[in-house]
Amino acid sequence: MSREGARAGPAAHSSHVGTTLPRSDVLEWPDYFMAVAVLAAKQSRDPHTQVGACIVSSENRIVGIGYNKMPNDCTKAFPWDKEAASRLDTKYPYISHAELNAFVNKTVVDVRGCRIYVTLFPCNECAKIIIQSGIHEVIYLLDKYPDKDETRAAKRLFENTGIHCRKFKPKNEKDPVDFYSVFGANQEQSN
Ligand SMILES: O=c1ccn([C@H]2C[C@H](O)[C@@H](COP(=O)(O)O)O2)c(=O)[nH]1
Repeated sequence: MSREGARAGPAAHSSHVGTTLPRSDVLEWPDYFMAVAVLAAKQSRDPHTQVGACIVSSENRIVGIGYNKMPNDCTKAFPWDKEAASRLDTKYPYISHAELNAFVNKTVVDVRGCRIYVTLFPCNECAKIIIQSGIHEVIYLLDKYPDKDETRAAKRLFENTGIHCRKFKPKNEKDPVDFYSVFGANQEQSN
């Protein structure tokens, strides 16, 4: 039974003021931050891969949120194609990545010592932004393109600069948030 609205018994009186217990099944911080990144990803208009990023301070404050999108005022003028005769006719040279947008949207001057929750392992360009901004930890949901040069270069950059990179593991065993919904079915990885 949900404890929402439950009444505190005699034992609870010793640790709670009043007779109504607070809800206890809230998200743990890491699950909350990754859920925010997943929610941000759902705003992306990229028809193939939606990415979300959430920058969090050492005091567990969210200081920047972003998702992959075309630059402002460019949504209609640029293609969403993955392939074309020329790379200039694909989305890749134009799309602004989730990590960059989270950094651009930051609410604080300095993100040194922050960590970033991302739904996709960062590419090399985003790795450079992460390193240059002083973010010290990357928590990613899915390493979708481990064999791409962009991912391999990002890993080299992170290894070289001592930036801790780890795969997100939900704290709540029951996993009340469908984190992988942003990637469609069967995308969960063990690495
Ligand atoms: O670090 C990254 C890497 C990629 N993205 C964005 C850029 C694109 O919109 C998609 C990748 O598209 P695919 O069709 O899967 O190649 O992800 C990002 O935001 N951050």
